[in-house]
Formats: sequence, C-alpha cells, structure tokens
Amino acid sequence: MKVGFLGPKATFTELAVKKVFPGFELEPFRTIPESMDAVVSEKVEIAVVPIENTLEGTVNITIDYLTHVVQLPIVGEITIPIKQHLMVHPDNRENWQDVKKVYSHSHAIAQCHKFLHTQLNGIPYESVSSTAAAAKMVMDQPNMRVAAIANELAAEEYGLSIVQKDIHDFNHNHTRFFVLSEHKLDFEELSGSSHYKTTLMVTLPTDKAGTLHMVLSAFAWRKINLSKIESRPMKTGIGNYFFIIDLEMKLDEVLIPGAMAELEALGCGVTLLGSYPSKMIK
Ligand SMILES: O=C(O)C(=O)C[C@]1(C(=O)O)C=C[C@@H](O)C=C1
Repeated sequence: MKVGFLGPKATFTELAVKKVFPGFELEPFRTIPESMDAVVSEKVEIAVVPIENTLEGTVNITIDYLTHVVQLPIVGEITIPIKQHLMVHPDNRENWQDVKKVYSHSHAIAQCHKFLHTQLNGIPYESVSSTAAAAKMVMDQPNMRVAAIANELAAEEYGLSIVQKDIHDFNHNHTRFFVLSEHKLDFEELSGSSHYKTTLMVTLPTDKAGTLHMVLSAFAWRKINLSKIESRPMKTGIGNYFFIIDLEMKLDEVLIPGAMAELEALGCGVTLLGSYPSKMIK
C-alpha cells in the first residue's frame, strides 16, 4: 500500500509517516487536500494528515476538507514531538541575524511567535505550503538572505545550516496526525497501540435551547470520557456550527451506539468519522 503525505521530502508529516509505516512506498503531495484527494482517486491507499498541534490548535484545512469535501474514514492517529529550528543557506551561516525574510508553514510560524518577535523583530515572514518546502526555497536562493523554520531532517535533506535550535515557544510541542484510508488496515498491529479513540461529527437542531448541554450529558452519564470538543463553521451562515467530538474509547456495541441514538432522538445529526488506535511517539 502507498502512503500519501504533505511534501516535499522531510516535512513533519513525513516524520510521522515513517514512524508507523516503515518500508511502505511514500508519495509526497503539494497540499494537505491534494493528499486526501489522492486517496479518493485511488492514487494512494492511505493519507496521513496533520490535525492538531499543542501550541497552535486545530489544522482547520484538514478538518474542514474532511468534513465538507471528502468523507474518508479515520483509521489511526499518530502523535509526534515537534522541534522547530531556524536554518539558513551555509553561505549565510555567520550573518544569519541579517536575514531579510523567514519562510515556513503557517502552523510552524505560529509555534515560534515569541522567537520571531524577540530575535528577528520586524523581519517579515511568509507562509508556504510546508516547512520542508520552506527549507527547499532557502536552498534554492543562496544569494537571498532568507531563512526557514523546519525540522532537523529538512536541514539535512536540503543542505542547510541550523543556526538556532528549538525555537518553538513552549517545550511540550506535539502534533497529532490522522491516518485516512478506505482500505482494511490493521493500524493496531502497525502502530503497536491498543489505545482507541472515536471521533464523531455532530450537528445540532436549529435554535433549541440547551441542546449542547444535553449532547454532553449523553456522554457524561455513560461515563464516556471526551478528549476534545470543537466547533467548526457549517459555512452556511453566521452562527451555524457543527461539533467534532473525540471520545476516549473504542466503538463498542452498547455505550457509543446508545449515545449516538440519544443524540439523534434530540434532533442532532451524528456521523461516525472513525474509531481507531492512537499512537503516541515520545
Ligand atoms: O509543514 C510541515 O512540515 C507539516 O507537516 C505540516 C505541519 C502542520 O500542518 O501543522 C505539521 C506539523 C507541524 O505542526 C507544522 C506543520
């Protein structure tokens, strides 16, 4: 089976892929939606996509594309530590503080705001399609005083010099990735994790007071632990939202189906996005 990911080589997404898909054929894509489209068009069987970072929160493009455009089952989750470094072309190593622009993925820039504000104050930054794309751009422009924020592997891959290590604003920086596939994939075996989560998408009936409270009660009295609840716009008008709810348990035959039926009885729309093993890489 072939695994699609946000490229080019040496993105954080590729790092996550390599942790659980060793020896698999990999195919990089220019954007996150393109990697998901590739599963739909059967160019690849699996896509790994970033979904949430500890410092910056949800990767909105992923959740929105997954809920509004493609309906791909979530079959696994990978969480990896994220270490951001500032890197330049080796020719600019000594005078890196004179950089005129910093490139990176918007989520990586957001993870390093404090560093950019204090160490490179006033220097413009530009978001590009991925951290590795930023590193590649810096390599391709040795005569421009530009820097990239990316990982260690990208520095190696594109021959850049790391001039400031660990520039992310807080120590505990992790990103979660979803594994999407329409194929049968034993992710429990691949990842070695039997810790399961289940993700639901819930829409509320319009303008009925207290519905969200009742939704939460359906999980609370069954003692189903929620690890995340997030609202995203339905894109149909101001004030119209749906909810993505992550449950800390595997889809069973009683509790989760019972909670889903209760939500439907309240007039909610409920879609199961997946029940999957979750692998935390230290
Ligand atoms: O640009 C990359 O290297 C990615 O894999 C994307 C991405 C993201 O979308 O959050 C993944 C992990 C890091 O949080 C920063 C960027």
